[in-house]
Amino acid sequence: MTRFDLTGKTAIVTGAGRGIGKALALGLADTGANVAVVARTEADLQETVQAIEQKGGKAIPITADLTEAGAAEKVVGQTVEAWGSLHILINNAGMNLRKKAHEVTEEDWDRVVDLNLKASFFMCQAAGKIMCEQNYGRIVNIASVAGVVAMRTGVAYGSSKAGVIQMTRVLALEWSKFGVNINAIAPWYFRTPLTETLLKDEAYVQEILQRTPSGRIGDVEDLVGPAIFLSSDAAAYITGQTISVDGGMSIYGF
Ligand SMILES: NC(=O)C1=CN([C@@H]2O[C@H](COP(=O)(O)OP(=O)(O)OC[C@H]3O[C@@H](n4cnc5c(N)ncnc54)[C@H](OP(=O)(O)O)[C@@H]3O)[C@@H](O)[C@H]2O)C=CC1
Ligand SMILES: C[C@H](O)[C@@H]1OC(=O)[C@H](O)[C@@H]1O
Repeated sequence: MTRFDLTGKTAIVTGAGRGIGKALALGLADTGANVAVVARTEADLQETVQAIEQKGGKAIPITADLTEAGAAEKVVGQTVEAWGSLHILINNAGMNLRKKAHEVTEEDWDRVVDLNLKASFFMCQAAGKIMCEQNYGRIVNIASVAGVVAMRTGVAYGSSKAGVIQMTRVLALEWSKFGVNINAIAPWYFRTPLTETLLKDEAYVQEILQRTPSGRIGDVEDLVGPAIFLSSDAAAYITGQTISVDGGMSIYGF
């Protein structure tokens, strides 16, 4: 068994009905983990579960709106009921409302921050209770380069993702003594349903590429390796960190 192997581990991946979360769920299952996949749309989850099972993996769908009170306990409880354990949490579910600051309403702000930051925290809290008690856990929070540098894709979004990065550090500080490592991944642009409309605009894509030393838009497969690494024993001494998976965007000064 290599240090990257997740055989015998149980994982939760939120937002796994499509996009990045679906790729991460497939990747963790390929690496041996049993995966609970979470989203609001049951049909999407069934497709993810079938894709995992067709490759010989094990997965269960958990339909939940993570912005609802008690959703985190429900998701964690159903996962432990199914497999008797929980080792890995990938907080991936997220959304954006792209508005200029003058246009942001309280409802807009709450919708973005409730999912991206608040729901991620309460998933960490629910999973962390089990992980700290068993003295083992790996949590990977999907942030964004919008939480690392200023982007014009929305102040609520960027603030929520910066909050995810700081939440990652604080929980790492509190839980590392229990063997629970928490890290974040900050993606630049990837082709998913979340960015589909934006990336149809060729001029916008050219602007992205001009700021990307690697010269290409990310492929969701580029995120699977970093997520597996941070979920594995290979990252046993790494916690509180944020890895920008961005083709060099966040270091591009001039
Ligand atoms: N794509 C990109 O370029 C980038 C994405 N990110 C981040 O990566 C993560 C995934 O993004 P991406 O895959 O592009 O997004 P998508 O919109 O493609 O997928 C989002 C997933 O989250 C689920 N979801 C949305 N709202 C809820 C909710 N209230 N409760 C439970 N699940 C929910 C969706 O399923 P359903 O609607 O059925 O609930 C879906 O499965 C997000 O956190 C995003 O901020 C960061 C940087 C760049
Ligand atoms: C890189 C950002 O996270 C990206 O910006 C957007 O407008 C999308 O919402 C993506 O999340």
